[in-house]
Amino acid sequence: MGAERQKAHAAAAALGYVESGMTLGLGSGSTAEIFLRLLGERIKDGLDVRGVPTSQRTAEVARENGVPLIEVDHVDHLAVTIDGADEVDGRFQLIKGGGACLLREKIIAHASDLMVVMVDESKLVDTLGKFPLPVEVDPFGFSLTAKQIYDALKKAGVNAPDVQLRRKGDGLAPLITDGGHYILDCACGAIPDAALADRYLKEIPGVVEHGLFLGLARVVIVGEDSEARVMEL
Ligand SMILES: O=C(CO)[C@H](O)[C@H](O)COP(=O)(O)O
Repeated sequence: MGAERQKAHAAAAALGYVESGMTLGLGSGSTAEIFLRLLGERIKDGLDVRGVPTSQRTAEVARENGVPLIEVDHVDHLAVTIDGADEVDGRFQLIKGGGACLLREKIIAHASDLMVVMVDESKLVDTLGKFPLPVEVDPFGFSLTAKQIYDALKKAGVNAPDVQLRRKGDGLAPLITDGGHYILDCACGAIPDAALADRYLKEIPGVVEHGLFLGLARVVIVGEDSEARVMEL
C-alpha cells in the first residue's frame, strides 16, 4: 500500500514536466501506468500531447486512457521520456527491465531530450545490484551467452553473479520480450563499477541490451508517503 501511494505521488509530480505540443516517451511498469492514467485525465482537460509506448502493454494502457500514440518511426524528436525504474543510485544510474521492456525503454530514453524517472523510496540504493540485473539476449546460443555474461560480470568486479533465464508465469517456457528476445536475470548482490559492467556486457555478441541505464536520467522523482521529492542533476 505504501509503495503504491508513493508511486502515485511520483507520477503526479512527473506531470509537471509535460507541456502541450510535446511528443513523449511512455515508459513501462506499474508506476508508468499510474502516470498514464493521470496523463489521460489532463488530455481530457485539453492537454495536447502524443506518446511513443515502450511496450505493448503500455500501448494498451495508453489507449484505454485516451493518450494519443504515434508510431516510433514517424517521430524524429522526443521531448521527455517518463519512466519507472527498479533501482536508482545517488548518481542517477538505474537498473531497469524488471518488466522485460528495457530495450525499447533504452532506445526511447536515449532519443529523448530529457529522461524523468519516477520511483518509490524502496528503489533508492547506495550501490546498484540488489535487484537482479536483466540482460536481454538473442535466443540463439543463449546458454553460451549466459556463460559470457557471468565472466563479464566477474571481470567487472561482481563477486558471484548468478545468471538465470527468466521464465513465463508457468515457470517453464522462457519469457519472450516484445522484441522477440530472452531475458537473463543476473543476481549480483552489488555492482561495484556499473560503467565497467556496461562496457564488458556490450562486448558480448549475444547481448542485445542490458538494464543498466547510465547517464540517461537527469530528473528523479521519489514518491514519499505524503508528497514527492524532485531531484535534478
Ligand atoms: O524497467 C521497467 C520495466 O522494464 C520498470 O520501469 C521497472 O520494472 C519499474 O516498475 P514498477 O514501476 O512496476 O516498479
